[in-house]
Amino acid sequence: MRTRFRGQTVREGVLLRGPAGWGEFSPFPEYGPRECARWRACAREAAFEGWPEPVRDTVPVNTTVPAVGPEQAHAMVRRSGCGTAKVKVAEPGQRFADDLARVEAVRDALGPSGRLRVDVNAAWDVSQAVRRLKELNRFDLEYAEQPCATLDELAAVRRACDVPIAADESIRRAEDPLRVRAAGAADIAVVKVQPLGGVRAALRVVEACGLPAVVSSAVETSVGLAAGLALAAALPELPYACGLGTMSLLEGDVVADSLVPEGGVLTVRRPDVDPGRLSAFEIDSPPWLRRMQEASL
Ligand SMILES: O=C(O)CCC(=O)c1ccccc1C(=O)O
Ligand SMILES: [Mg+2]
Repeated sequence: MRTRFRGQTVREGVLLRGPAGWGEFSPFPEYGPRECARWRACAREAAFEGWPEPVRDTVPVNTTVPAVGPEQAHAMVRRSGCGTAKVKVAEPGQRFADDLARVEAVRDALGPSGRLRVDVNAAWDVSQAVRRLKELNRFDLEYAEQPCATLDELAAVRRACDVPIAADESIRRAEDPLRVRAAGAADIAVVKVQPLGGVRAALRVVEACGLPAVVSSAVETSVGLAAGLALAAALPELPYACGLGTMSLLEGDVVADSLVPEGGVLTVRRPDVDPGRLSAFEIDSPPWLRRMQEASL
């Protein structure tokens, strides 16, 4: 990876080839076999079944700004060409002043018509969230992703401030969206294909949820991103830019024509793996093959 993200500097995984194409299995290191089963189901769907028909041929995306300094944040947004940016805030070891400076720089880079969302990754309690979102909202927030950890906390923040709330970490299993909705915890559902078990499973989750969906990546290669793009392309409605502009966070890719947005949009397609690039990123495979075999519910 180009910069630390989610406390990580290296992204690893397995690519799977089947009759329908390539699939990616790249659960984060801390995930156990039960959680990994859904990530594997996503890779298997890609390799053996393929995906539902798209209803659109382009998908608007946001650029993702990690917890970097304001100058770098500004440059990343300008370079991306995207009119929507998602800014990571509440990074461990940083102060709220760092968040304010980063968000201010991103608003400056986007201009007044750009859309700016923040991702708190569940780091704040209710009173911190209410105070800080009000303060950050002077930069005109589109929404705040997972300001607190629990559904009750999200619901309390949602009642107490004007910034729309998106649930991300609260949506990891098929039954979660119904709880999010019942608790009145969010205005928007962030959905990721690997943790939800594939494109079809994620489509069912969005339908059950009844909230507008933002499809995001788990910082995958273009093989994994293509599955997220297939979900975004198949959703009946897509009112927000998706978090699929994450190739810029990675050092390299396994395809020749990477899923990198142009003018803030991705063209719906499925790039083919390039053998040379694949071998350049080869890692020790036995532990990963074992991890994939052990993934089960
Ligand atoms: O949504 C985006 O812009 C990019 C994806 C992203 O932020 C992410 C990627 C991997 C793991 C967690 C997250 C997250 O949304 O918290
Ligand atoms: Mg998030």
